[in-house]
Amino acid sequence: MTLLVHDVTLTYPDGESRLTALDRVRLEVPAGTLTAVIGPSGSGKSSLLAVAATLVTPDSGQVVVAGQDTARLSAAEKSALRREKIGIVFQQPNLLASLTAAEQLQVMAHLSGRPARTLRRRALELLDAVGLADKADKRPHQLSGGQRQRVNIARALMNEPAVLLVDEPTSALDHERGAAVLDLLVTLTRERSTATVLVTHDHAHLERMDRTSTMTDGRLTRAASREPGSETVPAA
Ligand SMILES: Nc1ncnc2c1ncn2[C@@H]1O[C@H](COP(=O)(O)OP(=O)(O)OP(=O)(O)O)[C@@H](O)[C@H]1O
Repeated sequence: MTLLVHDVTLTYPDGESRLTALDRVRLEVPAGTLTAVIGPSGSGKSSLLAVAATLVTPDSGQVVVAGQDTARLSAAEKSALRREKIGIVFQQPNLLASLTAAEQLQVMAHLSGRPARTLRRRALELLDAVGLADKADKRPHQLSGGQRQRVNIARALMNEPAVLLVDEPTSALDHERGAAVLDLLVTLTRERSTATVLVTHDHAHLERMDRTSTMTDGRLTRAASREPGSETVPAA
């Protein structure tokens, strides 16, 4: 199992007491599959992504990324794990205004010490994979919202992550562009064998997912699943 969240509980300070954001949550995401997490605002979806990304340490439970139990890692080891194994796509692309699309990707991989000469080639290959081969030398203001989100996704894949965590990637896009970004995430998940978790409010996307889980008041329940590649969703 590429991503395993096992019995995770996370609380935040809340005045005199504590607020339970995640309540014994369990999530298993195999390589090459995509799991959607849906649920109302404040139910704990972002908290789950933060825990899976090792950005937040849970009160109890286990998070295993690509076979590594993250509880055993030092802060430096966790940050290395994030760089090498985890790709994160936030709602807003947060691209650097002065850099071209290719440079956004190259900077990311340069930080993890990859050889510079291969970076440009890899950046161009990934921009091609997200349909932006002809935009490699454009800066963010020269790109549409959908194109910026594609650069964002390509950047998250630069270090060949085993786990891809995606938070509402289509919320700033119209329906058609949102559907195209979703198609892209499904294709990349299959081709690059990532264990992908997608937080979404958009129920129109759910039929494209391998599994859908619903978060309600910090509790995660699995709604439906299907085998990768099949078109129908059997009863859960
Ligand atoms: N840093 C924090 N400190 C205290 N409480 C927090 C913190 N972050 C989140 N919470 C609380 O934890 C609960 C879960 O929040 P979370 O952001 O995970 O929900 P969400 O499902 O992602 O919401 P949304 O869909 O609105 O983004 C909420 O009640 C929220 O107010």
